[in-house]
Amino acid sequence: MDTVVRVKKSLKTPIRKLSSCVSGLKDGKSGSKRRSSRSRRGAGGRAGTRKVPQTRDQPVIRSYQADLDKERQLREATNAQKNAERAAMRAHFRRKYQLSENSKDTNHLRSVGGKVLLPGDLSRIIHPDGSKDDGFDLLAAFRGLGFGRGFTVKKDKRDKEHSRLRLQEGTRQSWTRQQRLRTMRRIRASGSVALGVKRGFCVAAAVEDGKVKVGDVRKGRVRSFQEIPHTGRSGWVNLLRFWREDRFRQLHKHMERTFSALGPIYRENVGTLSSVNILLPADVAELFQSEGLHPRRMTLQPWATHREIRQHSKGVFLKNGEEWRSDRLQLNKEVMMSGAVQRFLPLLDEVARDFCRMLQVRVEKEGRSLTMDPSPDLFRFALEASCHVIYGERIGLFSSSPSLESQKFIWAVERMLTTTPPLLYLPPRLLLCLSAPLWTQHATAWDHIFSHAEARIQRGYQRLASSQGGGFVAGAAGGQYPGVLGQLMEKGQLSLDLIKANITELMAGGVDTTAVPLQFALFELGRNPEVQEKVRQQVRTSWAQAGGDPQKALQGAPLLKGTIKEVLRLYPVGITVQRYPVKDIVLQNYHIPAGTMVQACLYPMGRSSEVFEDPLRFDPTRWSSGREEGRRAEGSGFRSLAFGFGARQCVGRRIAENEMQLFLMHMLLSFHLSISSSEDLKTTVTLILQPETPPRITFSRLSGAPI
Ligand code: HEM
Repeated sequence: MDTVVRVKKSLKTPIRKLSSCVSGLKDGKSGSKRRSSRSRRGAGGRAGTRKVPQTRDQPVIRSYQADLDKERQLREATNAQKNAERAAMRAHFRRKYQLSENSKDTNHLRSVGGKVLLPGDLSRIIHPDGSKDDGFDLLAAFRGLGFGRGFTVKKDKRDKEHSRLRLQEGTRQSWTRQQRLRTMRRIRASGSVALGVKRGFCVAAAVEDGKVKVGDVRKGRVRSFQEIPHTGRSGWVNLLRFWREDRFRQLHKHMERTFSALGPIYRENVGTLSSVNILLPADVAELFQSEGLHPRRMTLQPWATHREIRQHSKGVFLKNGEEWRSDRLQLNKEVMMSGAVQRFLPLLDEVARDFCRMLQVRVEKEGRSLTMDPSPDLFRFALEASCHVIYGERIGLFSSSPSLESQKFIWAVERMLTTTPPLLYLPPRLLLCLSAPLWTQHATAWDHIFSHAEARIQRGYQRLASSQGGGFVAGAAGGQYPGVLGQLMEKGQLSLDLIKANITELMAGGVDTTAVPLQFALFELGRNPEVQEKVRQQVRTSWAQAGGDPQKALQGAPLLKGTIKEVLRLYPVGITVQRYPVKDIVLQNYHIPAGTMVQACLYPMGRSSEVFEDPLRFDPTRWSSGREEGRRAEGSGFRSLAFGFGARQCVGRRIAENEMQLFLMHMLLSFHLSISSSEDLKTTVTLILQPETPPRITFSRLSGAPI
């Protein structure tokens, strides 16, 4: 509404000036009189046309008409642009907060735990019309909140709790509907709002100028940051403990223990790093909703220092702000958009099939089955798949003599990952001065990764240049998909330096991250034969119906996706996702100042019985769309976060998901999987979560396998 009024106002002045010029009238008053008499007779009324000749100046009339036309065009263009911007914003926020198309649909608020309250300005952008804004159901937002100890409140229970909504204030004072609305209006008028729910009482905190007013809205006290339970004030003492007790490798278990001792939020200082750790989805939702336009994660300082001292450019992993965004938008087009997925999916399918063929030959040599540790083969599979998608070339890792160069690359990535966590907590430049062996190993591993990527990029560049007679033309390279590298080079939106930086990061981030979850997947399917059979049945039906189209086959077998989600729930590759909220927020009734590093701890979350029913059961069907479990909890949209969240989520997500699903699809069509002991796997953290000892799997050939 505002916008329309503004546009009208801005248009008024020039029109008035023009009309007074045309009619020869000098003051605005007479001009407006004339306008109103004209409008009474209609815009094209005779009086209007009779008056025009009074000017005796046809060129002026023409110029007036031309100006009017220009004004109209400008107005239309401005409106069209504003509408497009609003539509884009609406789409963005609908996606981000998982809102439905219909603004009156209150279920969408419940489905995200009722925690969506749009800041005033944002709300105006999304619903510029005031009436629409009011339509954003605040009561529904309240209704969605869970009260009492647990946060998994069922609908009927929730409604009862809603009617008992109270604030803590000496003697508890119940809120009437009117009071709730009044308070919410006041809070909204003061800017945006953050709501926290803590054991039996609800606390509302006003945010003014991006700062939480610690104290009260109706005297619900928000506790200070300092009051958050913590594991010891001195980062250096903690660091010593971490070293002495080898906690870096068992960080996930340490977090699990600390949450059960201190509750769902705690602070930790280790060396130079401080964080607030959380595990409940509703808190995670709050955190991600405050991540801003340029979300930031914890910087992996050893990686950044390596780039700086070697004078390499940084890619999206290490960049922040507008620089990050501009690279990221280019990469998204090549690896995240559905068009890109369609281009690279057949390549991943080809690699997955070849892997199964290779394994079939090996199994046949042994008879009907083969028991082995598949991890070296899985690393080769992941590298082969990454190279095929990123460089558009196969590197022959399934041959009987795979290249030493590739094997070295795999070792280098492994070494780089293992040496990262201990370096995270110390200033790397200090280590550099001391020439600490750990730092030297780390830097050498990165050097190797860079030189491997550099060699492949050079090769890719030459191949593309020669196939196009020296210049790059979009869609060229003999009509074949030239890989992500080729696409980026053809488009020319990123400098070669930035292409190198980002391609190197994609390569470094794309091997262990998929190879390791595949180990866990084979293990869990092996120790849960009924689950394995259920997924296989769905895969078989879908494969038969898909007529060889891998994308269709995946779409028809959602349990494959469920399997991956379930694997990453129990064994998240990265055990935390971090953000620095851009405004003050309230979590578990504690004030978290803007800029604090907050970590969503995925490992403890995935195994928490407060978040998942029977959490240790491996059950891919728990993610099925019809299942109640997935929808009932507050913040339930924030329980599957292995790839992170929002604009900064894993850029390799689509590659990884499809690569792993296709791999499992072909494995299940070809082999029966089993393991000799169903004991839990011991795990360790080397930046990513891994099995302490890789599991041994028995692959038994299935008759009638399609490959
Ligand atoms: C199962 C496999 C994978 C998992 C679980 C995973 C997980 C993650 C997570 C949690 C993040 C941080 C996201 C956030 O802060 O919200 C991330 C970022 C990233 N991942 Fe992955 N990843 C996987 C595979 C891959 C693959 C295959 C590639 C490359 C082809 C890749 C490249 C990257 C890059 C470059 C980033 C930084 C993105 C940015 O900051 O804009 N990842 N990944």
